Amino acid sequence: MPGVDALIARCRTEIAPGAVHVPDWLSADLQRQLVRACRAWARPPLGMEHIRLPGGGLMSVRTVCLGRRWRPYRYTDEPVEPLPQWLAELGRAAVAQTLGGPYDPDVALVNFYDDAATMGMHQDRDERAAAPVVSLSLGDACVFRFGNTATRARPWSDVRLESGDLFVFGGPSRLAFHGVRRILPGTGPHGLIRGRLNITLRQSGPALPGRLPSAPRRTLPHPPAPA
Ligand SMILES: O=C(O)CCC(=O)C(=O)O
Ligand SMILES: [Fe+2]
Repeated sequence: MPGVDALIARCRTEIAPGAVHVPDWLSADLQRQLVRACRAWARPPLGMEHIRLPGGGLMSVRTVCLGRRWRPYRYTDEPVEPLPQWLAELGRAAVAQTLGGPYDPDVALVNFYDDAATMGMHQDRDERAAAPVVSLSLGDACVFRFGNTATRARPWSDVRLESGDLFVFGGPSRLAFHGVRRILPGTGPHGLIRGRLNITLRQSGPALPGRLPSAPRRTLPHPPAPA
């Protein structure tokens, strides 16, 4: 029997100006392919790791960077796996279908949350471009807190992000504080993954030379089939 939550329609919502939640944006098939891709990115030698914060503590999520390596609080030039074109295309489709406009992401941060992992309220402010952040959620649901640009404190909205959901924040919400309050264990699609994966796409710098954003497309790009 579905829980009561399953009976409440989940609608596309503008959480704040420039911040859009689109439930069930990714098909079940695409979610499976994304999880498979995340598993491949998580493999050594680069793999997923708990990133150390300047204060000495470790983040509770495990992270792998694609495109450029992120460390608090900057992008470094150390080598990482490339950001695949199909994932950048997916990001372009996400922006085209929400806030509109061109998008040329060059970074993805893939975060894995176990049942106990959280992410404190923070701003994504290490990018030098004003382009939106595109967030894709897979696996267990979470309580995502989306606040304001001025402080970590209220007002905020708590949004339940489920597997397949898209959340885009840009424009006046680009520097809003946000975080993950908690994971809701066992709420993901059966057999997809234990825990939660979140992929955020970002544009780390000004528009990249020689890379023109392509036109929006009607079908979502898929990762290539595994060999
Ligand atoms: O896991 C999420 O939904 C948000 C992750 C996030 O805020 C980040 O990676 O900067
Ligand atoms: Fe963030």
